[in-house]
Amino acid sequence: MSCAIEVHGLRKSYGDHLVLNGVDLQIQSGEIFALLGVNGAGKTTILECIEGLKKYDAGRIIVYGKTGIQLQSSALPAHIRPMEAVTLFAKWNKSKIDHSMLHILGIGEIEKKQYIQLSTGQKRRLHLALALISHPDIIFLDEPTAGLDVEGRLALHEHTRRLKSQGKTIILASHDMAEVETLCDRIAILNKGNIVFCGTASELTDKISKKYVIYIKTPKGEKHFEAEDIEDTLIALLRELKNKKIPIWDLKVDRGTLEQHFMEMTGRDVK
Ligand SMILES: Nc1ncnc2c1ncn2[C@@H]1O[C@H](COP(=O)(O)OP(=O)(O)OP(=O)(O)O)[C@@H](O)[C@H]1O
Repeated sequence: MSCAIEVHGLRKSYGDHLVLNGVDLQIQSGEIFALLGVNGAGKTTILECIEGLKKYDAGRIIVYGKTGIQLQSSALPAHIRPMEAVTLFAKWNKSKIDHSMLHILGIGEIEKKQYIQLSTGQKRRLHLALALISHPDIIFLDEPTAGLDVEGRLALHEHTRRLKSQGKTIILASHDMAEVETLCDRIAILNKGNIVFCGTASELTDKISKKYVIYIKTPKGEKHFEAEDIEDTLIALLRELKNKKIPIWDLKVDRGTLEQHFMEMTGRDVK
């Protein structure tokens, strides 16, 4: 597989606030790659440096291919109509309008409305259509499903998977662990200016999931325990409950969710 983006030693500060402290990343062509990090970790800053929208202090970025960027909300004039925006972007990019792409994204259904009248989901679809106008190889999505309902989220996931099946590379910044786990081929976790993990969701689980989590429900309530030596801990726990004659209502053992692993690596919740 060839490389779509290489980032070497990327450093960026805002005044004396160091945000990126030598970030290295390699994103492969045709993959859906997620950038995870708590609020303010620097995800947008990395994306904007790669997109060429932001200057950086040191490092090297190489982008192999044409890029398309999904705009943030409120990025368009309030009264512009969707097809006017599409035509404007196509002229600007000297691109032919792909009507089948507009149809798939449902732009026809909203063409009579003004931008200000669109729902969050409709705006996101329009922003995605505008990102695709120039027929890019690499597409950047910054929190594409934030604020969307389940239906809107699933529709956007479907569009993203379709783009991947067309051979596009997709880079998305997200806070949604379930989204990242189901949609993305690889994940990078950004913490305190550095990439602290880069790999698949199952590699992340394997890497730090030496710990099991035991959930137990008794008449006294619900508790959970973390254990590396699962057999010894379970036997001790069951023996203690038996000795105290406390009945077990429910018992579950798992290896932790992606969110727990994320919190373990960053010391914080994702939100
Ligand atoms: N133009 C700017 N001037 C000064 N500080 C900035 C600027 N842009 C971003 N920052 C700061 O840099 C840090 C990283 O911001 P960035 O937007 O890249 O984080 P993020 O991971 O995308 O956050 P979020 O998840 O909240 O969108 C934050 O502390 C932010 O306040």
